Amino acid sequence: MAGKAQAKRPKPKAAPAPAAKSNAKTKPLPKKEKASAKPARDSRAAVPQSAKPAAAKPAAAKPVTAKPVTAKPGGGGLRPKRPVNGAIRVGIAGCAGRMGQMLLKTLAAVPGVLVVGGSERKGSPALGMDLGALAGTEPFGITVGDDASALFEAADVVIDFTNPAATAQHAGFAARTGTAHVIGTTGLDADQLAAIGRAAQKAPIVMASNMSLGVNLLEQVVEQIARILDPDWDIEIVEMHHRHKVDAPSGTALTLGEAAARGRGVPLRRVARRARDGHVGARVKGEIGFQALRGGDVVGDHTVMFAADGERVEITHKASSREIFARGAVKAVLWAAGKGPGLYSMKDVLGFSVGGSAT
Ligand SMILES: NC(=O)C1=CN([C@@H]2O[C@H](COP(=O)(O)OP(=O)(O)OC[C@H]3O[C@@H](n4cnc5c(N)ncnc54)[C@H](OP(=O)(O)O)[C@@H]3O)[C@@H](O)[C@H]2O)C=CC1
Ligand SMILES: O=C(O)C1=N[C@H](C(=O)O)C[C@H](O)C1
Repeated sequence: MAGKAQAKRPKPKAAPAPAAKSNAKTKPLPKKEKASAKPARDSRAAVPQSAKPAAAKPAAAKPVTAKPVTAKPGGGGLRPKRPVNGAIRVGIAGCAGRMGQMLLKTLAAVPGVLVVGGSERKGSPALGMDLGALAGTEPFGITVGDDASALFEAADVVIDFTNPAATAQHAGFAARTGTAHVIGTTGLDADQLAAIGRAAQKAPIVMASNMSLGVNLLEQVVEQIARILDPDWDIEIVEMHHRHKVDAPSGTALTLGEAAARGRGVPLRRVARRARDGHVGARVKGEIGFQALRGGDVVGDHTVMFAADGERVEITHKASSREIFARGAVKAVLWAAGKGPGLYSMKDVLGFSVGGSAT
């Protein structure tokens, strides 16, 4: 995909841009405004009082001494950590990735948030690029760095769509700094999930395999249907994603499987059937099957099938843009800033369950 290719092979012309031309949403505010207790310039109620940095991070816990790093080669240029007129300071781990770029673009249009930095792995060709070049916007005046620890120090909330090992390490930084951590990464193993669980005792962590409103709604519906139908109804989950996806089944498919298993009152690990190949025998009653397809530029399709003798119910969600995940992540940022430690889900963020309504 073009955006990703751009991120992976940054061209020389995308070198760090002058800070003076920074994007409106990331432009440093005049000194007077920084010191004032006035609401954010364009708060539009997006930043509730409780979400202000001062409330989110007591000064003692997050000293203002986190040093700004200005475009040091490979290190990135972070904005200094200090209250910016009530805006929520957001960092993006994996900012040059498919989701990272979409997040930068989305955040640039959100009032009440200030992008303070973006990180990539050491040696990434994106290091030193201006974040605006990744977002396809005007320059942010901030360059991609490789110091995720400093990013967590500089931000109130870090959004993380990277890979399982990086995310588990980042959760440790969240715990050390008390910074809220919004995790979209999928494919984590039990040890990595346990590390995140430990970190959530020290920092607010929102984790969801799919941040879209539609899939979170689907999850509720699937649980309800599975609860209603008896085990004569076979449950199969089919997902399709773009050719670059590295984990299978998708995190969303597993989450939907968990929902179906919950509806049936059984642990998924006992009934999950991960793909079939060869002479596998007849279907075992009660199992929940998974099939993963990969190809092209498919953003993410998920179908949950309930199949019985003579009839079949299929519920499908199709993502046609990564914007839906980015919008969900932004909701999580606004919700998590100022929250106490804990492991939260998009259900908490969206404030709905079957019988309730979406916010
Ligand atoms: N929850 C949700 O709603 C969604 C979740 N996802 C999940 O998000 C993850 C990322 O997806 P996608 O954006 O498509 O993948 P990409 O590979 O495009 O992006 C991941 C980025 O993270 C970078 N990265 C790797 N290691 C580090 C590190 N230590 N520090 C900082 N950055 C690092 C990668 O760099 P490099 O390529 O050089 O290694 C890459 O640029 C996947 O797990 C995916 O399943 C995706 C969409 C929605
Ligand atoms: O890798 C992706 O692209 C996606 N990953 C998530 C998953 O594994 O479920 C969410 C979405 O389907 C896109």
